Amino acid sequence: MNINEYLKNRNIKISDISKSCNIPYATIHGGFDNPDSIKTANLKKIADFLEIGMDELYDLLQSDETSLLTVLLDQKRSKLKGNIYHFTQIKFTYNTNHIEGSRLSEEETRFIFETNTLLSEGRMVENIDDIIETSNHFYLFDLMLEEVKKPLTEDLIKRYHGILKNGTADARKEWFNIGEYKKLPNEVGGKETVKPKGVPKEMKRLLDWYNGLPEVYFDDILEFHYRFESIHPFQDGNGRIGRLIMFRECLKYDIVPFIIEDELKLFYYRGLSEYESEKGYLRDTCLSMQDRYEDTIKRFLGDLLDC
Ligand SMILES: Nc1ncnc2c1ncn2[C@@H]1O[C@H](COP(=O)(O)OP(=O)(O)OP(=O)(O)O)[C@@H](O)[C@H]1O
Repeated sequence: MNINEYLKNRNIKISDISKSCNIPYATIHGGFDNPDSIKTANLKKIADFLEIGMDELYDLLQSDETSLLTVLLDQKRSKLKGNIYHFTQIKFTYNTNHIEGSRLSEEETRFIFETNTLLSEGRMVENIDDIIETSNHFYLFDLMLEEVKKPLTEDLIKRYHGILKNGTADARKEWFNIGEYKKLPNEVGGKETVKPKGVPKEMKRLLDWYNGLPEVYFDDILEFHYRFESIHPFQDGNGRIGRLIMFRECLKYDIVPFIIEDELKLFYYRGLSEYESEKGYLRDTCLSMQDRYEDTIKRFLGDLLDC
């Protein structure tokens, strides 16, 4: 149900909300089409007036039209197999973990997703953390879908990190600081990253820039990714959180999302390492991954979506 159907069912008019919440009618009306244009404080007032939680309000606001997001959400809730949601969960989780060294195969990943058990292929000892992080990534992807329309904030990004690393050996190390920024310096691709002390300031600067953009395009999402990875705000897990954010923001802005596949890892890494001097490498890699996902959309959904 979308917000307009919901209000109709409850016999509430936008003018009632406007009057009670002291928010201009046009702001609410426009905001129902584009929830990002309403300030969080005003959304809170509206949720309080309707006596519903913020999550329910976001849900109503994002189920307005048939988009890839609404399809993924519907299919997630239906719990059926063989659809684009099921495909994306396995493809995304397998590749994003494999890039970072997980030894689980795509088949093993599928098995965990479908049965929450693991039938090891018997070729080697599996790392428990690979299994935990695979399972955590499935949950994180679901959560991300449910709250795509929420603003991208430091708290949200930290929460995602806490979920990804929950229950791993790293989570038991005090210095590791899961769900919070790093305590110890780290580097990436032989390059220095932002020192722990500077991370909050740089993350704030990054999010202020991104959330202040009048419109978000594909290239802005890549720019965000490069800057996020260069800060490397967490002790570990930066790649996976960064790629999840890219997928999220594409869904949010109705841009065809993409999954960086393990076989193109070297092109992806090159794109990041040379981004300062040549943005085209990262762009081309992501565009070719986007073409692949577009084919996937067509395969599963035919012409349902116009992409
Ligand atoms: N030259 C580079 N400049 C900026 N970012 C890079 C560069 N090379 C790799 N990255 C990013 O850093 C990520 C890997 O970083 P690292 O090996 O430190 O792993 P991590 O931070 O521990 O997290 P995860 O294991 O989830 O990636 C890559 O997946 C990529 O997103």
